[in-house]
Amino acid sequence: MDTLARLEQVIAERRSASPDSSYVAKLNAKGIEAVAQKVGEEAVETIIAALSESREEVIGESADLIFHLLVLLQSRRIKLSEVMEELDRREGTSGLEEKASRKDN
Ligand SMILES: N=c1c2ncn([C@@H]3O[C@H](COP(=O)(O)OP(=O)(O)OP(=O)(O)O)[C@@H](O)[C@H]3O)c2ncn1[C@@H]1O[C@H](COP(=O)(O)O)[C@@H](O)[C@H]1O
Repeated sequence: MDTLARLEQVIAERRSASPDSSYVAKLNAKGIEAVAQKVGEEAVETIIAALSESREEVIGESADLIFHLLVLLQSRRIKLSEVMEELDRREGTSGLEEKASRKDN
């Protein structure tokens, strides 16, 4: 099992833990708005790191962002495999074609 799949499983297990002992449980207890806000904050921190901080900072903020995105997906009951399937679907298609097909929809 790869890192993201393992992390997805850990996040699922920790949802029902005590908020006193688990960051995932504590964040989920605050509701999807708080989870979504956290994804936004981590995205901004990643952008700032990419523009003005060290490689290590960019790596750390990217890890925070990916982790919180997995928490968000789980709170919407979306499996990581569904996102991977969407990425697989796009494979071999130019990003520009993908953009054009989105405009058509
Ligand atoms: N990968 C992570 C992970 N990455 C980041 N974080 C937490 O995300 C938070 C990042 O938020 P910030 O940088 O904004 O720091 P903060 O000010 O402390 O955050 P807030 O108080 O605003 O929420 C920190 O509290 C980190 O500890 C994580 N917490 C948990 N995990 C994984 O999730 C597993 C389960 O964790 P628990 O639910 O705590 O058992 C762990 O074993 C890890 O594998």
